[in-house]
Amino acid sequence: MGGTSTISVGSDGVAIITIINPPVNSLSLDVLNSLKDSFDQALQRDDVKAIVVTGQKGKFSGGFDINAFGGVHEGKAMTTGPASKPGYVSIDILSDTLEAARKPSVAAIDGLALGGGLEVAMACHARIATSTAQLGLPELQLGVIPGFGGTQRLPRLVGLAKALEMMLTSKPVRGQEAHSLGLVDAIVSGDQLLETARKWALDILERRKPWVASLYKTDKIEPLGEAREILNFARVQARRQAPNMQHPQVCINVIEEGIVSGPRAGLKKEYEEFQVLLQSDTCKSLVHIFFSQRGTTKVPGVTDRGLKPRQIKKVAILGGGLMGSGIATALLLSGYQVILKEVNQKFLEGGLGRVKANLSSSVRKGKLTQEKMEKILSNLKGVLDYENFKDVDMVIEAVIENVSLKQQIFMDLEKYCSPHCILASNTSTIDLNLIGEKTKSHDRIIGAHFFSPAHVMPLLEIVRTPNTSSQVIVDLLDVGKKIRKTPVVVGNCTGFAVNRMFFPYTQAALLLVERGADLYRVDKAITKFGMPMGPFRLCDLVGFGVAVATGSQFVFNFPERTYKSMLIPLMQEDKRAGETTRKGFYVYNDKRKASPDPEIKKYIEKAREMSGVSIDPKLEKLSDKDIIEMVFFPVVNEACRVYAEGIAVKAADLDIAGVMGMGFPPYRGGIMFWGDKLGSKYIYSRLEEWSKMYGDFFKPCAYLAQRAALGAPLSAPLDQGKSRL
Ligand SMILES: C[C@H](O)CC(=O)SCCNC(=O)CCNC(=O)[C@H](O)C(C)(C)COP(=O)(O)OP(=O)(O)OC[C@H]1O[C@@H](n2cnc3c(N)ncnc32)[C@H](O)[C@@H]1OP(=O)(O)O
Repeated sequence: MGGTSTISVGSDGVAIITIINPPVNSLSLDVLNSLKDSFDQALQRDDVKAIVVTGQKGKFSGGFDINAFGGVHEGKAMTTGPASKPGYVSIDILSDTLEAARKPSVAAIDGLALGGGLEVAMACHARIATSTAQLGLPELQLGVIPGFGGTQRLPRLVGLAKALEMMLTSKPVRGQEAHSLGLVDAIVSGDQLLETARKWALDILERRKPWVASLYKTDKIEPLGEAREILNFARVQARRQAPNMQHPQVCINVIEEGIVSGPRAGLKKEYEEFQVLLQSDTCKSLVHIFFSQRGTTKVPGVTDRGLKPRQIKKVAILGGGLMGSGIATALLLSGYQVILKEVNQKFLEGGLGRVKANLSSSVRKGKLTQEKMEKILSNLKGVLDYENFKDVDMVIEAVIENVSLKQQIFMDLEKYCSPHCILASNTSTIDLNLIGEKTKSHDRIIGAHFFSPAHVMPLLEIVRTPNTSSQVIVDLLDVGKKIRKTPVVVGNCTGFAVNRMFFPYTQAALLLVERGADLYRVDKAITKFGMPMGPFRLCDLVGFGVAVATGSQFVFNFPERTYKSMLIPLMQEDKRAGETTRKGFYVYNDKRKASPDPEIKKYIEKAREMSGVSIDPKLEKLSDKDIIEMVFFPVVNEACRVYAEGIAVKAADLDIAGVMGMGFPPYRGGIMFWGDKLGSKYIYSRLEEWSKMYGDFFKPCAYLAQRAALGAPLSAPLDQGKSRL
């Protein structure tokens, strides 16, 4: 597992124990054992009067080593030897060695103190931090609860309500806020940190500062009746926000146990529940998502060639519509200089206005100060021609989806931009080779596919053609990271990864409804499964115009497996076009609240007639499970095609693309991960059965058929499947 801790004793009698396990000083079992040894040593040595715990290179600790979770999920024991004793870390090391020590300890926190890292710090008798330090218990984000005493100590340090908020949202607090909450005792600058902590530890020894064992603090905990009310309120909220997840409820129960039966009983329950949650599907899925998200920037043959990203300072955006202005906002917020080009003054003003509106909304929400907004806006320049394009490092074209227009633009760009400039397109459907056909710049043409609203949605699809240079991909990966997006590198095809995987999502729903399933029940079952909205509500949000335009690309490119329904065109004829017209599959009131519309029936009947299909009594009575499978198995099927064609290099990239681009529930691990949980054989047999009844839309692809025949996982590396065939 790696990692260690060191101990060095100063002439003042203070031992500095440093956690060392790059890159984030995570707490592997080796580190925890070494921490215990260092403490035992410090407690035994006569020249040590007090102890300071810190982390190497300005990071206290990013928490327990999540790689060990992955090991458990693969069937390896997380702990061996004495460490397998129940409560070894939380009780033996942190409570009975650190906190109960007869020498005081102080945590000196810079950078990160997350999860187990903060739990170590809370077991110390005081905490000194820098103002930029981040302190939090984000374990719920991984499907577990804090397991090293955090459920017991955090409420006793900051009060029940704030502790619940910090754990249930997994959001860390900065040093200053931690200080005002009582989580840290003083804020100092980085260069003062160790000196202040040393002195603080000696002051505790001399009783000039309080010697606090946070596990036994009682002043911040409400009386039992009041505490129960707060806990019950949190239970209701957590059930509403995370209806498919157990671990938030478990977290609240464990906190309650400590309040009702005392903190030692709380520690025992925390340990027991942690072990159970560690084995849960939710934890397996969320840990998979954690590593997969970090894995998207590792592209074999590209990022392993030692290329360094070039510095991108100035970016030009073509088109100030919804997408262009959103992309400009995202770049500006991360310090880039942006040139926004439009075709006339009116459109330009509209585009600049949208950027300003996006930033103003951040100011209103308290995410940005007015002063910062002014500064950011000084980096934005609106233009009507290419004169300023000479020194831009990257251009992102975000005009309407029109091939000849885009071709002309790319020819112009080749003329006006420097030869090193990256030429990116935000197209969501058009072949990049076609866009660059009339240029000689194929190596620097790349897709930068953002999702709307671009300054909010976390995914960036980076689309490469066989000609795109690795350097350009590395550059765009770096920009993606800087603007805080999760970049996923995909190949060039209709719809790329996200839109292509999810085009059967709406199609399956249309097929079911035309054959008798209730439209609103379909949406309900899908939202219950964990999608932010069902396929029909999503169509309303996107707008029927866009849905038909993208749908027709798929009909054109994949005619054999697209389901052609007339339902949407029929509704369009009656000027129902989705949320913008306040009528689509739902009707909308002034507050954009959607309600079912009984009139929908008549459109469905007409569409059914036109498709020449009849009601299937089986589909009228589908269970939620059946609805979910009939909507998502075609999505899994398409994801398999995308993977088999090499559009994605790793199945895990598709998991991230679906989670970040479509809102597939992360606690189900992503589309391929979820498919593997159900098994390739099962998915294949269901699709095969439906394809016989309802046509080729459901026909399993060759890759899925092969995997099912082998009983192999869908996500196994491609060559692995082939060699076994
Ligand atoms: C018993 C305990 O209560 C249980 C726990 O403590 S569970 C762990 C709780 N801690 C967390 O959830 C923190 C998870 N980590 C993070 O949120 C972020 O990584 C971070 C805020 C620490 C750093 O973010 P950032 O600077 O953007 O770097 P990021 O790319 O995420 O991470 C850097 C590397 O550290 C690794 N890493 C981060 N935290 C880790 C951890 N706790 N264990 C193992 N590896 C970790 C990442 O996998 C990544 O590895 P890679 O370079 O090989 O891809």
